[in-house]
Amino acid sequence: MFTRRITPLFRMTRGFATHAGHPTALPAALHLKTGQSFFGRSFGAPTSTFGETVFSTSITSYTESMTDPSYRGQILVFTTPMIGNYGVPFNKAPFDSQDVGVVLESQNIQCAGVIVGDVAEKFSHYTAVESLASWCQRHNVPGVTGVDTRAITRLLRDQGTTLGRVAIGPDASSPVPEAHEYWDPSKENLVDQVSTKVPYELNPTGSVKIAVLDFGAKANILRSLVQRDAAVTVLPWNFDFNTVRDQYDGLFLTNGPGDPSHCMEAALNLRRTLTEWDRPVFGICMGHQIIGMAAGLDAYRMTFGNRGHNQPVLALASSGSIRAGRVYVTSQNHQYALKLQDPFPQGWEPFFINCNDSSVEGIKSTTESGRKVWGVQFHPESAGGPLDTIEV
Ligand SMILES: NC(=O)CC[C@H](N)C(=O)O
Repeated sequence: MFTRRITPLFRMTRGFATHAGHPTALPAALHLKTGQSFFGRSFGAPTSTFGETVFSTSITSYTESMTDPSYRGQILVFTTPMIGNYGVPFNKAPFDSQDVGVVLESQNIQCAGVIVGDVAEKFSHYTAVESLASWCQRHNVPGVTGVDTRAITRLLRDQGTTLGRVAIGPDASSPVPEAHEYWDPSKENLVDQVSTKVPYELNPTGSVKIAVLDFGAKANILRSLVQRDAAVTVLPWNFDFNTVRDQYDGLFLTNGPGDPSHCMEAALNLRRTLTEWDRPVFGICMGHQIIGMAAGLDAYRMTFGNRGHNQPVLALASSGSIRAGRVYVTSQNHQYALKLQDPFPQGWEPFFINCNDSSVEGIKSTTESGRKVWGVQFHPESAGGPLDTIEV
């Protein structure tokens, strides 16, 4: 009787992580360029790596965060203590004219490494096919577990996003790297590494033609456009849209990794578009920063950025279903932001402001300018995160 009752429960648990809880788990460390080290155990790939150490307050959706191209080059510290308990789904959808072919945000894990308090050795979810550890191992991404992520987060919050080293196995007890050895992803044009190299189309028979400049698009952004019956043409980030703009009803600029100043070329192309073309333009995150730069605003590097699914933003203006004075809870992942300047460039106004740190969360063209241009720093398409700003 006893055995019968526990067997089905046991079967619900579809696998075991191979590393973290295993007595032979390798030692692992997170070293920060500022001199602090945290020692724990390894899971995932037994490979050491460098990156920019950031923290996310997301409680769920580690799979979406880790495959979001905007996390490229980053060592992602999850503040939620237990990560991995619902495993990882099979990340393939039929690649057809309607979809980009993945269930998560891209085909690969994009972050350089993950740091968790307690990696779940058992996972259970009806879509799960493997553990977080085996997924990381297949993608050659190291993880560290058994470290005090609260202490790391407090440090990063005080001193800001910090370059880091994930050291696995013998590397964990080797001398810490010299300051000059830390790799700084913000010096590289990461967008160029993740953007499509060749244009492609989704849903070509859709009712409205949207060109998308791909700075490292999350799959759900493209999917959200297709779901609204847009015919989507995805273009490389530095493609000059001005050469084809007459064929389109609107332009969309996606999210993307790294410092937006590497994409000045796109901002200059867009400046021309905004002067000479009067159709709608919309940008999310990196796309919003590019719109702001094209409008004449400066982007700056924040201390620790905003990463998580609980970022409250206050709407300063009403437009569409957005109401001035309302607070929306949003999903975010960014290190840079547009400067709030007074006066704002002519023809533009701030649209949203972050309730925690007062950073600019959205801009829009003023209605007098006659065209509709919106940029939002947060992710209205969610995946993962709250649905407050999804308009169906
Ligand atoms: N998610 C994004 O598009 C991030 C934009 C930019 N890379 C930043 O960190 O601010």
